[in-house]
Parts: sequence; C-alpha cells; structure tokens
Amino acid sequence: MSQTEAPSGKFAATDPFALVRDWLAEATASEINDPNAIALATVSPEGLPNVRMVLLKDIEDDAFVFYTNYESAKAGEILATGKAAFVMHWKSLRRQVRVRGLVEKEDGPAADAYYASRSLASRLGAWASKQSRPLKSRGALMAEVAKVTALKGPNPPRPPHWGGFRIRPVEIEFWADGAHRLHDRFRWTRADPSATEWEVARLNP
Ligand SMILES: Cc1cc2nc3c(=O)[nH]c(=O)nc-3n(C[C@H](O)[C@H](O)[C@H](O)COP(=O)(O)O)c2cc1C
Ligand code: PXP
Repeated sequence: MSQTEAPSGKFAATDPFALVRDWLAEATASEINDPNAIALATVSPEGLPNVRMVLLKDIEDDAFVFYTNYESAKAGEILATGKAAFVMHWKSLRRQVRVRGLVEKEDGPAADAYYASRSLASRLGAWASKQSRPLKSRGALMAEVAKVTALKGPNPPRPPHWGGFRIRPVEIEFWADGAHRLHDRFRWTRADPSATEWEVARLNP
C-alpha cells in the first residue's frame, strides 16, 4: 500500500498503459515530429550502458513494442540481459514517461504484420542493412539494396534478422514539469511483469 496521495488531474488513471496512450495522443497533436520516439537504454553484459532512439510502434494492454535488427548492438545487449529501459520526452508538453522492464522477442504474426505495413523501400532496407556493423561505403549499401531488390521482388518476406521486442515493464514513471523545478512525479511499480497489481507512489521532484 502506497504511503502517498493518489494520482489526480493529468496523472489520474487506473491503468498506466492507458495513461501512456493518452499522453502520447496529446503529444501527437503538439509535437513537431516523431511523438513516439523513445530513448532506449540497454546495458552490456559488463554493465556499460548504451542508449539510442527508436520508435515505439505499439502500446499493448501490458507491454510496449518496437522493431529493429536482431543482429544490432541493442539486440545483442537485450538478448544477453533480457532487460531494457526507455524514456519518452515531449518538449511541447513538458512531460516525460520512463519505463523499465524485461524484454522478449516479438517475431511472430505481429512482427510479420508490422513488417508488411512498411514501405517497400523500408522492407528492402531491412534486408540490405547489417545494422550496427561497419559499412565500407554508402555505395556498398546502395549496391546491397539493388541486390536484394532484384532477389526479393515486390513482396519480400520479413527477414529472420528483423523483428520486434516487447518490453514488459515493472516500473512506469509519469513526470510533468512544475514551476520552480517543483515537478510532479508518479511512479507505478509491480513485483514482476506478470503481476496485475500496481503500486503507485508520488515522488519528490
Ligand atoms: C527518431 C529516431 C528513431 C529511430 N527509430 C529506430 C527504430 O525504430 N528501430 C531501429 O532499429 N533504429 C531506429 N533508429 C536508429 C537507432 O537510433 C540506431 O542508430 C540503430 O538502431 C542502431 O542502434 P544500435 O547500434 O545501438 O543497435 C532511430 C533513430 C532516430 C533518431
Ligand atoms: C533503422 C530503422 N528501423 C526501423 C525504424 C522504425 O520505423 P519504421 O518502421 O516506421 O521505418 C526506424 C525509424 O527511424 C529506423 O531508423
């Protein structure tokens, strides 16, 4: 049981995923681009953190999904540790959402459907790019694109090295800017990603 007051106003919710969806919808109306951009943090097996932007493509009832190359640096770190965190920051709203959790692959029908929804050029690009590995030249990449275009045709299947990751959170924090740096913060936590009960606490700014 939390020792702090319950969230109200823009923080009011019974379900943190619904609240992320609501805040993202507001940001979609006010951000200049990529309101679904997240800074995704991973950690190497030696404990060295790493962070980069990706696009959040789905907010499910109980998880967050993004898509990438399974042979990339981020994928290597996720597959080694099973963990990730991300932050979304919307300058137009002066708000952020922070998420920490356990990660699993989404390489089934949802990944196939998402891949199929992308432009043909992006689908072929996913075949051509050996993401995160050294590239001899831009020309070599374009030659690879031409090669896979000829090879895969107009309806390429999803590459086995490309798909989704599903982040199943144990912690979601909502933050909104306050006057004089006296921000509002509410942190939702649960014991593990299969727990349905969340504890919510107001935090000091
Ligand atoms: C706004 C933005 C969105 C991006 N979205 C993705 C994405 O959804 N998936 C992806 O693989 N890379 C995305 N990238 C590229 C990544 O930031 C990164 O360069 C790439 O995934 C390689 O990261 P890694 O070497 O740490 O694996 C995005 C970059 C930016 C700036
Ligand atoms: C390399 C890469 N893969 C995937 C994505 C996800 O976005 P989309 O599926 O819309 O191309 C991005 C977005 O920048 C990207 O840069």
